[in-house]
Amino acid sequence: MSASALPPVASGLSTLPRVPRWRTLLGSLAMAREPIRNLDRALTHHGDTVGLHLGGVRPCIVTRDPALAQHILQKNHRRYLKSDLTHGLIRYLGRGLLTNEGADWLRQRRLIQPGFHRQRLTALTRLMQAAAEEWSAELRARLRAEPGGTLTVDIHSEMTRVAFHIIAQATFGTSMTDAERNRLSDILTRIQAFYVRTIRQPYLRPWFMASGAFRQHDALSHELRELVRGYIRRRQAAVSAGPPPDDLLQMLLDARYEDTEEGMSEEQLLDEANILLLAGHETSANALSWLFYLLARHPEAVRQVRQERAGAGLARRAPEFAELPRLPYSQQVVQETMRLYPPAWILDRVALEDDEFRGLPIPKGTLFSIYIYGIHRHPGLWPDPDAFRPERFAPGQEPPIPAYAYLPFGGGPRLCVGNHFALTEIQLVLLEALRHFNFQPAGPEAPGTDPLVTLRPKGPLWLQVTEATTVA
Ligand code: HEM
Repeated sequence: MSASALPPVASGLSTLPRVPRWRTLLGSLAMAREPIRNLDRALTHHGDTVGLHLGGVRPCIVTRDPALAQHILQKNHRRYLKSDLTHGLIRYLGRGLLTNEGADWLRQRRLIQPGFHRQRLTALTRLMQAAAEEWSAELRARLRAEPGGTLTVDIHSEMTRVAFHIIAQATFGTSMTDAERNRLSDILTRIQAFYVRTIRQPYLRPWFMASGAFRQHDALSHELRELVRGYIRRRQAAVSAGPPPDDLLQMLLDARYEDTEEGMSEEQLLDEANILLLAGHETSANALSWLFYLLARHPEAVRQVRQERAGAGLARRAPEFAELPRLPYSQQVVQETMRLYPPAWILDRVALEDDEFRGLPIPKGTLFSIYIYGIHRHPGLWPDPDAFRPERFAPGQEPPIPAYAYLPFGGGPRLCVGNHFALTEIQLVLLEALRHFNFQPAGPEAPGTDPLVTLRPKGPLWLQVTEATTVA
């Protein structure tokens, strides 16, 4: 379904606690500046599901009720679509898995999902590891050039670079030059930043039109497409030059529809490649940034990760994909990081038809914000919800984690297709970093968050880095 064919957003939910419209209007600036604090306040005051007006104008239901999240994402998913907040990206990045809907989405999902199988992840793990090692070697060189052997780094900017290197390499293989990769990253960052502005400040649209900002970003999107088209054509031309690399582009090129046994059109391939770059970049970068922020404050967790690695006989080399489950504590550290700082902190859905949830009528067109951050820190679901405790995710913990109380990768049929990819990548970078470096806090104790499309830190996330004396 195209974005323009979406049903209008309805407003008539009578049995729901609501934040009065005058209050959301008055509070709309504060909400734009600090959405998390304001949503938490509204939900604590009114209950786990509340009606309010986004930006003071747009009726919306925000929920941190895991049962309602499950209802929308899984049990009754056929009655819901993503909203124009997600579909608006189609203008710049095309209709790939993340932005697509309906039968078209299902056909693409069936085509692409098998491409993320174990064997490919095993091959991609080596590419990820190579990118992580390149970063750590470069950081060591910078550290050694420092007279005191200590560097203060913005870990968010470091991790943004590493995560883009990994996703670009996993998608297009190793043939891309640094300059090409930097250009791709720059274009995507600029498009995303502009897109977020158009959503957050819709009243600036006339200005964006008059100033040529829309045209400028359309041109960037065109440049991105042509760059990616170039890689695709180069790969197709190299078909006789030996076995192709086992990367995501090759997966997209080799995939065949069940019914026609044909491959994707070039335009569809472009859309899917763009979406993989976007979806696989900032999410992982943010997870990694918060991971090191938390570890700098929890040296006991760092000790345990290092001990576990040594105990698994993996002290002197990087683990292979199949060996990662031998490091359960380091996996729990990653899971707990994404509980406290879920990169996809909120999901949007619109009701395609009338629905009902536990007596709550949901008219067609109702806009939902599934507030993952709020679910992950819900005091009724998580004991001591703000504390960093990786052991929560250890097997056999009591009480068990309720369904949909933990959903960093979403849920239901639209669950993140890159979830195993992301978990592998984050664990590898974690192990590589702790092998060579110690991290200490260098910024404020509780840095702010900047919840845009993903949950970024507000401003730089400063950490002090030194070389680890004993390489674990
Ligand atoms: C920590 C890292 C990541 C997080 C937290 C994350 C989170 C998510 C979430 C929550 C969704 C569902 C969105 C919705 O239902 O509205 C999603 C979808 C998606 N993700 Fe991820 N993601 C991550 C990494 C990746 C990576 C590395 C890739 C690609 C290699 C990727 C590709 C996708 C795609 C293509 C979709 C759309 C799937 C569909 O609708 O069929 N993601 N992701």
